[in-house]
Amino acid sequence: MDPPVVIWEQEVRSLLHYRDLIPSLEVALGKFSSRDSAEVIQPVRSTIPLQKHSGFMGLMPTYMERDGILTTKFVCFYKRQEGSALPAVQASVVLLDPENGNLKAVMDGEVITATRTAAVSAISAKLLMRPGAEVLAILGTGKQAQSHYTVFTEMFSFKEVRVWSRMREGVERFIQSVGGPVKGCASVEEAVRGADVIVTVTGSTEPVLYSQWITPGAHVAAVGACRPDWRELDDVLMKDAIVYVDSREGAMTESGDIILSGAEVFAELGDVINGSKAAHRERTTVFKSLGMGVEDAVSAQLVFDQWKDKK
Ligand SMILES: NC(=O)C1=CN([C@@H]2O[C@H](COP(=O)(O)OP(=O)(O)OC[C@H]3O[C@@H](n4cnc5c(N)ncnc54)[C@H](O)[C@@H]3O)[C@@H](O)[C@H]2O)C=CC1
Ligand SMILES: O=C(O)C1=NCCCC1
Repeated sequence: MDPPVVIWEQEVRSLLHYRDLIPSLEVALGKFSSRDSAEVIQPVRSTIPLQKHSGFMGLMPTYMERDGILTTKFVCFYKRQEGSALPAVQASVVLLDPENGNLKAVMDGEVITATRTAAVSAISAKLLMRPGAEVLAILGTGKQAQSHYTVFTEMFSFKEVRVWSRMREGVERFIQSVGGPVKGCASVEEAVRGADVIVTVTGSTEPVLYSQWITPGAHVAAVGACRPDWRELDDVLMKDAIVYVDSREGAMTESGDIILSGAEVFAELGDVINGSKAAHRERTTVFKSLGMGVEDAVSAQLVFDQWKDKK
């Protein structure tokens, strides 16, 4: 047996590309929602509170029997003070041989997390935004905001991209770092009025996005607020929109926006991919993302395959 390899941040970044990842994720989301245990076994993430540090460790194991992929991601995420220089999310992914249980690779999970989360949001927009969408608004200016900017501008042709952060410096830093056209906004309302697609990638635990500012028919990819008592969206938006999720079980366990608003989950994204649930593009839609192990599993396998090809 070969000894395990370590594939770290820069190398993962150079091996993981949206053009390969997006089709793999679409297939994986469909397999997850088919509820076939030979395709995907992925329990809801178990979490351990790191109370002293205002954080959590999440454990995200996944087995894809037909694809021969066995992985676990360890992810620590924190409720950071506004403006904190520390990362909100740190992660590692281990890839195992399902036949013998030996370790094949340990990978940096931060790039995988940023990349696959943005890719899944882009899939939600591809399926659920209205045709001819022109304006994208991003709320938050951290790691996820950057990866969402990259994939959304690579995949779609928005005429305008807006960004908002509670910190003015955050907006300025973001504009400098993305190296593409983006308009900084002074308020959430300014950013989202008339927007066709809205991405929420904040560390907020209270609602930041309110229904009254949103144009009917907009699509919201809601990525933050991943604990049962954390919020990014207000009750009216959650109740008026057609709500899609990555995992129904995950959403009912972890999403404050769903649990506390009492909103009904209409479908998983994989149900839409499989054709068993409709994509209501004409309505206001919310895709509540919490992140799934199966997304990390296909990403890690892609990185490993590319690494082997380059050897
Ligand atoms: N759904 C998923 O699969 C994943 C979700 N996440 C979540 O996405 C969110 C963003 O993650 P990162 O970009 O890695 O974090 P980050 O720390 O790099 O960026 C967070 C952004 O939110 C802003 N922010 C913090 N507190 C805020 C508040 N109270 N109100 C408004 N804005 C606030 C910060 O200024 C910053 O712009 C986090 O909530 C994280 O837990 C992260 C990874 C995967
Ligand atoms: O899926 C993930 O990975 C995460 N989801 C929510 C919070 C941090 C990481």
